[in-house]
Amino acid sequence: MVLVLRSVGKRYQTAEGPLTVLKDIDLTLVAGQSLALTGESGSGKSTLLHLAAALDTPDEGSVAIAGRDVSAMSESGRAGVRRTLVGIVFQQFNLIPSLTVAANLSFHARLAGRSDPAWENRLAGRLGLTPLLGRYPEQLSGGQQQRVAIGRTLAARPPLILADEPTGNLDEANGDAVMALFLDLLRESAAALLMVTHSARLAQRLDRQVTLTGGRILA
Ligand SMILES: Nc1ncnc2c1ncn2[C@@H]1O[C@H](COP(=O)(O)OP(=O)(O)OP(=O)(O)O)[C@@H](O)[C@H]1O
Repeated sequence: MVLVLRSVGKRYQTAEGPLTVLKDIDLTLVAGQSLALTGESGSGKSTLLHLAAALDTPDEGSVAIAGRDVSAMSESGRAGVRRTLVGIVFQQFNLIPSLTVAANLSFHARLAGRSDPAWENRLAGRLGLTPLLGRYPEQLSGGQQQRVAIGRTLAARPPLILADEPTGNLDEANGDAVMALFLDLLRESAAALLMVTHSARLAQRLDRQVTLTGGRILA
């Protein structure tokens, strides 16, 4: 199992009192599987993604990533898990402006201790980035930056990839093309994917779909 959430509950303290966002969530993801997470605005999708990324810990239940119970870990333990086991693709690309495309592509793989120049070259080729390797992020279009962000995550070969509307700020044709490439390369890397999306159309392209409503999962 790449990701196991067991009876997970999460609440926030707000000015109006405690707000329960997730209740008794059970969710598992195996290697190579992709899962779309949908739900209305405010239903808790980002909260769940943050728990699955070991960026936050649950108030109840447990979260295990590649067999490691991250809900019981210290912040530095969770940082280690994020560095080696989790890849995150956000709608904002979060590329490093002072590094070239080539250096951005290999950055996370180096941090994870899994630098693999042959795989990075293959990813660059498949993502159409080979002619752009010497450029800086500001010299790229939005779609090109998104492809670098996806390549950088795949390059590190994390067992778990989390994505939040990864093609949300591309037009539909570009978004579809980037998503098709992403899913194709994901299959090659055998990573599991949990993707938040508002698009039912994109969600249908993944292996499984679940919806968050009232703090619970509707399969
Ligand atoms: N740090 C926080 N403190 C207090 N309340 C929070 C915090 N983060 C999120 N919330 C609340 O928790 C609920 C779930 O938020 P979350 O961001 O997980 O929803 P979402 O489904 O990702 O929404 P969207 O689709 O709009 O991004 C919302 O009501 C939000 O206001």
